[in-house]
Amino acid sequence: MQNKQMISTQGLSLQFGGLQALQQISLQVPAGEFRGLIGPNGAGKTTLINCLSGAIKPSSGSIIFDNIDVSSMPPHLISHLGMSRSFQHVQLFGNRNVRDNILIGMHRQIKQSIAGQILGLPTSRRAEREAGVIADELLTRFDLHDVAHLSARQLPYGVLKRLDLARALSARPKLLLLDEPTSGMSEQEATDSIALLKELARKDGMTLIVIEHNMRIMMNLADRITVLHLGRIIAEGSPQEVTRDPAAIEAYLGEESTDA
Ligand SMILES: Nc1ncnc2c1ncn2[C@@H]1O[C@H](COP(=O)(O)OP(=O)(O)OP(=O)(O)O)[C@@H](O)[C@H]1O
Repeated sequence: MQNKQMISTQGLSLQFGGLQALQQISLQVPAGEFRGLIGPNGAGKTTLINCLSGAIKPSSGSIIFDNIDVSSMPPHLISHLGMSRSFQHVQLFGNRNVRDNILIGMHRQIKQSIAGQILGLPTSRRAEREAGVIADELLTRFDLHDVAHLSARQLPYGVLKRLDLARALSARPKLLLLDEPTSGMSEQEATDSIALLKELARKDGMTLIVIEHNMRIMMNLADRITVLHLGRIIAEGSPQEVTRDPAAIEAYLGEESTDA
């Protein structure tokens, strides 16, 4: 049986002045899938993620997330429904330490526990303890234990990106949107981080949409890949299908494969 769709768009379009940034995007991502989003610079990848997360409203078209029409919902409500995202340029609390940054990422659980504490509920203390355990687990898995006490602004960029991934996962969203999560990492660090991301997401049944320029990582780890060019979907399929697709090769993979 086919998985249910975690997110789907119908005829999503967006103009920036005279520029057609997204044109009639119809995307379906089933629950639990790791979907790669690739395409040349300016293809519309970040704009698409901005639309899905509610940061930018489309000019037309609809977005259904987990069976709910979120097309005109503000980002914080979409986030409450279980969609989380990272940004191309890391957005963390620079003056808070690494562990706190992960705990802040779990605000939904923690908020519940603070409300519970005021009411003296034992379940809230348990929720807080559990949040601490999850944070420590993520620190270990992302090799951040040694820097857990440092403030985020003291970290080199590659380590910050790892923290950003750990933070994004800690919220345990149903759908996680990641915009170039491995930029600034070494090849090995990037491969390990995305493999770990996939493992942890799979354990939680999380759906991933990941913009990633590193084609080796995409080929090895994505279940399916969507190729954007000039605001349109020009190819879609398994990594093997996409690498054989003439439109994808012409727009993007031709130039990438010469780098490999
Ligand atoms: N806020 C904005 N105002 C006007 N034009 C924009 C805005 N944001 C993006 N664009 C334009 O929309 C198009 C798509 O940009 P977008 O950032 O989504 O591409 P991308 O595929 O993510 O590219 P990259 O790989 O370089 O990040 C580009 O031509 C870009 O210049």
